[in-house]
Amino acid sequence: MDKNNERECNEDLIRERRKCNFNIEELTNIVDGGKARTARRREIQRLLINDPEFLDEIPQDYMSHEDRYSNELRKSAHLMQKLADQESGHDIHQDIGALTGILKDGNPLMVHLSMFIPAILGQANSEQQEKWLGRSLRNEIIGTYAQTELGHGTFVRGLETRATYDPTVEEFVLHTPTITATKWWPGGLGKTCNYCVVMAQLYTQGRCYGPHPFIVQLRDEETHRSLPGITLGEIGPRLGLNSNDNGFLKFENHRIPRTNMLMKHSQVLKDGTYVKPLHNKLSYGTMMLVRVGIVGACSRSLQYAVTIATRYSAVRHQSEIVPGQPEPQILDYQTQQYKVIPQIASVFALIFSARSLSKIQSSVTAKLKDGNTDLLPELHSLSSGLKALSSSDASWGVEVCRLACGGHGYLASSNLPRTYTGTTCAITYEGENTVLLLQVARYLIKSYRSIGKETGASSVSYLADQTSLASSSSSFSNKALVQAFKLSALSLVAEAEARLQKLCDMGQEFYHAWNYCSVLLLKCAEAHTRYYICEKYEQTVDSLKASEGVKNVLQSLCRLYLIYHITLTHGDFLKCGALTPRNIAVLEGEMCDLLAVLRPQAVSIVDAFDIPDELLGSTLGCWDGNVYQRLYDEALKSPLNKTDVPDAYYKYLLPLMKSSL
Ligand SMILES: CCCCCCC/C=C/C(=O)SCCNC(=O)CCNC(=O)[C@H](O)C(C)(C)COP(=O)(O)OP(=O)(O)OC[C@H]1O[C@@H](n2cnc3c(N)ncnc32)[C@H](O)[C@@H]1OP(=O)(O)O
Ligand SMILES: Cc1cc2nc3c(=O)[nH]c(=O)nc-3n(C[C@H](O)[C@H](O)[C@H](O)COP(=O)(O)OP(=O)(O)OC[C@H]3O[C@@H](n4cnc5c(N)ncnc54)[C@H](O)[C@@H]3O)c2cc1C
Repeated sequence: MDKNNERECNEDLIRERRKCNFNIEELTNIVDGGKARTARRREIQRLLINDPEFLDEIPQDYMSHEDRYSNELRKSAHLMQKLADQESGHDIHQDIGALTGILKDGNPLMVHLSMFIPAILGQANSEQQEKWLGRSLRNEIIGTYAQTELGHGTFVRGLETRATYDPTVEEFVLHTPTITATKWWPGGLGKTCNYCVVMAQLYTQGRCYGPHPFIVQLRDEETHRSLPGITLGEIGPRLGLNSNDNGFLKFENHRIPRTNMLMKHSQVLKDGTYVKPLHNKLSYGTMMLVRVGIVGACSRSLQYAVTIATRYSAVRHQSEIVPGQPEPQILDYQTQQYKVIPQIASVFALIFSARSLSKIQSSVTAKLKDGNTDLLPELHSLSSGLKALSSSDASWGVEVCRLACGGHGYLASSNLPRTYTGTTCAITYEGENTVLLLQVARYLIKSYRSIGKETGASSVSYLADQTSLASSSSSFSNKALVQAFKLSALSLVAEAEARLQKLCDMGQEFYHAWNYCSVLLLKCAEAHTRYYICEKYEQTVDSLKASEGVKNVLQSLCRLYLIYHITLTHGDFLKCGALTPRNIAVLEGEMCDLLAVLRPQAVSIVDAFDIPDELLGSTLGCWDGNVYQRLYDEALKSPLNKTDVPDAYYKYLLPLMKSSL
């Protein structure tokens, strides 16, 4: 599609684009993280889009379960090969955003890239990396991360798979003692992988040392048959991601060499002596790494959904605002703006928080290299909180975008259903959100109770600022609104801590008191994380060196985000006195003004996400707005339309219709 050729474009979209009052390319660069990144992303996307190997012979929704898997594996393998062939070299993890959309519904090699390789990097010592890293990067071996079991996903300490050390032959014996110990869920485990990192309870010298990572060969490297002592399979259809082969795995006293325990952080020596790690949660490092990645991935899913919903809302006409006048674009309804535009604002919130988290992660990783684990708890808390809020915000946002497209949003060809199922899974995987938020709450209560002790953790330093509890501001600058978020979070933490303490003073054990306060604790964690997101949003936009047009748009989006979230949880702001009922009413009015200000820019802002039609894959969201023809053309692809009268008519309907004769 030639974006300069207006003649091919829907007239509403042409008019929308003419209203643009900022530099789209400049905003695109901000979304990508710089000009060079935009160029790199486009280069990769061009490479993919122009390659016929990535086309599906028929839409995936009409494929059998086996064909979906096989088709996606074909494309995944081609993609890996293609990226490996690039002379310029590539960092697949750096470029992962550029690949969004090319593989449609769960990619069998995803966990190889996102967890198996990172697990080797983060958990294997240098000799082990020598042995497995190069091979896995060259895709000579394909792996997954097998932690979750039928009986336990959340509670990692409760895993049942055992790795028992036998010093006589220097081997570990891997065993699945019960049905509930069966590994269940790992992506690519069913049919694709021949290796995996298994999390198993480590037993040596008669003692259990908790879950540790082991690298295990699962299938013969020549025949791809599963090895003796190993049972493997696929777990069956899921809500979404059905071209992946999420699998199950059982061990029957399967032996692996001692040196297959990943020993960067803890070791088992030849005689069975256990050497403990610097920090006993270092073996959870792979999960933490992926949680950081999920924040960026969620922002991308939301970009897809909001691009589709905004363009469609500009093209779609329905009903009337002024009686008797032509049907308006649905984007002119304030309620429609309220669905779509806050989701656009949310995209930037997620992008800026993802970047901030990524920086913290890099500095913690650098410190870990020097043996300093001081900031690990803060990173655990931040990555847990942001993974939870980004996945729930994005899932809700995608669903709102789907609803904003009315009936057509329910069609597979809109690509909204698949975007939703591909996003909501992130609420569950890599740590179920409630559970992760309770980890954040644990950290908050602990930090609150240790006020005065220097920990170096900046994200919770505000908890010491008790004076702010008494001061409600009458100013409404963005900074002042961020202060209101701070006050609300601080006040919730103080309330939860007091409630916990009261229950303990009344004689309850701490863990019962904890469970009894956990709904409030969840709120604390959400408020704390929301404050973090709002603060990063405000700071990033404030310090941005950008043209006036771009800065104005981002300031308005940031302000909309702040006010939108205040109105969603206004009770918390009222309860702590950060805002008065009158303040809330004024802000609600301003939110509507902001919707009106941003409405003419909405199409141009989503254009700045710069998602090619071929990747967006949506009849409703295409750049030219030729929605109705595309919907019709897609419908014609239904196999039921191959014949006028289907076979099923003769088999079932005809006998029924004639039975009464
Ligand atoms: C980019 C997209 C890629 C998509 C691909 C994704 C495919 C999906 C893959 C998966 O889903 S893999 C499986 C993921 N599974 C989980 O995430 C399990 C979630 N559960 C846990 O992580 C843990 O069980 C827990 C909830 C963190 C609890 O762990 P544990 O019971 O061992 O700890 P506690 O007793 O609750 O706490 C003790 C202490 O440890 C601290 N802590 C816990 N985790 C960490 C950590 N990672 N780093 C640092 N510290 C940690 C915790 O805060 C406690 O501290 P104190 O309060 O005692 O100081
Ligand atoms: C699409 C997908 C891909 C996956 N890929 C992988 C993979 O590659 N590798 C892998 O190892 N695993 C994978 N998983 C598994 C995933 O990590 C787990 O499903 C996830 O960690 C949640 O654990 P669970 O299923 O045991 O949920 P449960 O813990 O059984 O959750 C059920 C309910 O119990 C609640 N609950 C549980 N514990 C607590 C608590 N302490 N406090 C309060 N409430 C609690 C939860 O909030 C939830 O409401 C995948 C899962 C999905 C859906």
